[in-house]
Amino acid sequence: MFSAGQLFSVTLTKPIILTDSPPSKHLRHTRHRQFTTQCTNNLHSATNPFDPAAVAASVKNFTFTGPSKNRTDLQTSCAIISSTIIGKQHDNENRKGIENITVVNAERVLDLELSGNIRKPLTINDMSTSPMHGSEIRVVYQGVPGAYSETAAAKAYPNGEFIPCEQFEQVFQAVELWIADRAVLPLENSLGGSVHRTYDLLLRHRLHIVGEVQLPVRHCLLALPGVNKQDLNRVISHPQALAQCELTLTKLDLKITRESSNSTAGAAELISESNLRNTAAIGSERAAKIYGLNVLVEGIHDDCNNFTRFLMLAREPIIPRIDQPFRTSIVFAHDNGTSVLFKVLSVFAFRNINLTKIESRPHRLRPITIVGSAKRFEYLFYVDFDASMADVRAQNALSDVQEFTTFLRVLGSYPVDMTPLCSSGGD
Ligand SMILES: O=C(O)C(=O)Cc1ccccc1
Repeated sequence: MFSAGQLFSVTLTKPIILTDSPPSKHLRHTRHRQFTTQCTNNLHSATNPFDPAAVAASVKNFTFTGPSKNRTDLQTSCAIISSTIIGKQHDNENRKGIENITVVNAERVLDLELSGNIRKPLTINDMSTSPMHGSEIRVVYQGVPGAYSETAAAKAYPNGEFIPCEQFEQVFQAVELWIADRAVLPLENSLGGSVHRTYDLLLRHRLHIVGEVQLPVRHCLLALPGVNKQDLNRVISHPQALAQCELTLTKLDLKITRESSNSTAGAAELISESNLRNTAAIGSERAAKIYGLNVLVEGIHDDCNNFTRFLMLAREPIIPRIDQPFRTSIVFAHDNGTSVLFKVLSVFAFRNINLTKIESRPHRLRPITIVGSAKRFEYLFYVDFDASMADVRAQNALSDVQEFTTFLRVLGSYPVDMTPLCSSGGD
């Protein structure tokens, strides 16, 4: 059985100090490329990310001593996270280190959030899925401007301020450290399947799912102006994008190798920055505009039903409702082989609760059980079902699930994205 002490959590190698001042000259010059890129990219958040002209202008005009000191803080914070945080198993010894974090900012009470299970009471803001205080909500996503995750973030929070982060882990940390208010991460794609990294990090961190967004994804083959298909010997993109275009790439009969990058837009940015004339990226039309690339081939995903489901995460759960369709996500583990899995799933079937997704991931704390001379692989099961936690059927179902399982956690109960899936896009 898991306990809070066994869950992975955050450990900082040295204290993060957030102040209202821009980063020091030293910081400016010593951070690696990612730092510079992120700061530059973060400036996009000051503009409408869907206005390519404004975005292009803001990249050119970027300076550290810009008008918004607080925004500069957000920009640096994401980069600071990347260089100071290590994910480490959370136990009583290292909890001491966590409590040493110093935060010079009255609004950000970091050590409370980090030092264990101290829950803050729900506030009126948590009762709604809309942004807090009517003010700009800071939304962190994985990738760089032009990534599909940014489009998903804008769909979920149209008035948000968007903060790009290079790594998945940093996205979680940014919300945990109050640098951002919400995280948006891809969970699954209708062609490429599950994003395992998101599943694994959902369990290692303590954020709550507060919403979902389903986004149509329209991939294009992007290259520098003047480059033809025959000039290419390499295509780079996010592994999900490569998987979603595999058949079409083969049909195009190009002599190209496939290479992974952190995000689709990151691939476009790399081609542009490094002037790679033999390389194409798979990404959106919007990414092409931002990074000055041409669309060589439009719509290269293998099936037009190419949708990605993104999750929105927050430090606090929202209050579940029953006056609109809600979905609930849980994760559980059990001890006794596959017959228990059948029993667990049947508690939903008996109550006519529709299961929409089942995913299994390795049980990292106990990957194998020895049964006689055989080894049995152990799993964590992630299940999504169509009912709100405010629905008594769901409450009873989970109380039954608890009987059969050694570990059960509700990851969130949140409104289903009911927007019609008809538009083409992702850009
Ligand atoms: O790399 C991106 O643009 C992402 O946001 C991840 C992704 C990749 C492919 C499809 C959907 C999301």
